[in-house]
Amino acid sequence: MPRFFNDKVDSLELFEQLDFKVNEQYEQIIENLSAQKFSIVDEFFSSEEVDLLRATLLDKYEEDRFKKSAIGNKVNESIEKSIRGDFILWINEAEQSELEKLFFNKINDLVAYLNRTCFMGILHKEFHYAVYPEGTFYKRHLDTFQNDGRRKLSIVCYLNDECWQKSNGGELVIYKENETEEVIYPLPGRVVIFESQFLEHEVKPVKKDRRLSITGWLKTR
Ligand SMILES: O=C(O)CCC(=O)C(=O)O
Ligand SMILES: [Fe+2]
Repeated sequence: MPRFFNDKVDSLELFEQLDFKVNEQYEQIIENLSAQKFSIVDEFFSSEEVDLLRATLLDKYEEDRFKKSAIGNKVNESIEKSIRGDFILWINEAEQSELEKLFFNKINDLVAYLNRTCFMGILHKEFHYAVYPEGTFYKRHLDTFQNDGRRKLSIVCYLNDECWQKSNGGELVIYKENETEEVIYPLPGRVVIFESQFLEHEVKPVKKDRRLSITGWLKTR
């Protein structure tokens, strides 16, 4: 992407140019997204952060604040157990706890980088906690299958603990453009980012324990 300099560049813009620091992790995400429309990032969240986020999720879950997930979006929902069986709680941005702020600071930093370097035009986001109890799954789908074409990137952050085994199931399977499958285990600290409009995916049945995550979407106007 060529950068044009002219004498209209004011000192603030110039300062921003100089201030810009290349972030290797974000560059890797951008490279993956442009090559294959998804990126798997391990240790996006530290194990301390994952422990704290998991504890927060479980507190809210024990308080019975989660509800049966639905098909569609926030506005247009219908419950369909044969398609998905997880329980979710939307995170209200206006009432964030300190920890949720820390979570969103990390997400916002990535968004700012994407907007700045790739002109992605991300203006909104929505995130929810998710619990998949044993036996639940989410059948193959596209995240924009209903009326939300503004969803550009899907982000899933896994909050399982260190004891999570592959044999617990609950893999995320992404159907790549050549129809081969990418099988992704929901390991703690791992974040998966993919293009919501293009990649179908599914969550395989959880065979043991419960599968914990935060899922969200970065949206254009
Ligand atoms: O939890 C995952 O790995 C994916 C969840 C998902 O596909 C969704 O909530 O739309
Ligand atoms: Fe999805």
